[in-house]
Parts: sequence; structure tokens; C-alpha cells
Amino acid sequence: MSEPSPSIALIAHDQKKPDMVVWATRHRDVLSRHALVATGTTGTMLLRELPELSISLMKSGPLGGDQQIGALIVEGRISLLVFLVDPLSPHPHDVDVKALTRLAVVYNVPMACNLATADILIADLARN
Ligand SMILES: O=C(CO)COP(=O)(O)O
Repeated sequence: MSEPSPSIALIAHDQKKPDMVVWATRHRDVLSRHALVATGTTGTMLLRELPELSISLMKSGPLGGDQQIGALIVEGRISLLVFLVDPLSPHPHDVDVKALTRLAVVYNVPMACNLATADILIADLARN
């Protein structure tokens, strides 16, 4: 049986969720051609605005969703991580956030933590 093709992971901290919705709307054509995975609240918000997207929902970040996406990275099932982080607010699950970004580095997964980088990576994906 063949492995499922890798997914794009989408995550945004609360203050960045509006940015994520605007970004995903701008790139909906590219995103609609890929399997997507998101943490619970981010994904639910995206599906409300962009119901045509195919998004697998994990748990909410503070309840383990970041760790679930980290596990997908370890299994080679994430091809791109867009994680719009809010560096100005405290997060109770900061250790999970750090673990996730660390795994993206360990496994050499392209990772965007702000909109400027997310635009560059999605443009590259659209070209290839
Ligand atoms: O907390 C998050 C990332 O650390 C995001 O989780 P939610 O999408 O469930 O808000």
C-alpha cells in the first residue's frame, strides 16, 4: 500500500489567526491542491472561511496539537510547516511550540514562522 503524500501543516497563535485566514485566502488555489493538516482552532477557523480546503484537524495546540504535528514530521508526513507565531504573548504550552519548531529543524522541513517567509515558501511550492 502506498504512503499518503505529505501534507502542509498550518498553525497560528491566537493573535495571528486573522493573518492566517487572510494568507490562506490569498493562496487558496495552491492550498486547495494539497492535503492540509492544522491544529484544532486554526483549522476550524480556516474551514469556516475556506470550506473547499481539505484540512485534517489535530487537537488544539495547548492540548497536544503541536505535538501531534511534530509526530507527523518525524514520520516524514509534513512537507511544509507554516506556523504563524506570536512572540509577544505568553503561551502555556511554550515547550510544545519549541519542540515542534525543533523537529522541523531536525528533519529539515521548510518552516515559515511569519507571513513574509510563508509567502516565499508558498510561491516556491506553486512554481514546482
Ligand atoms: O496553540 C497553537 C500553536 O502553538 C495553535 O493551536 P490552535 O490552532 O488550536 O489555537
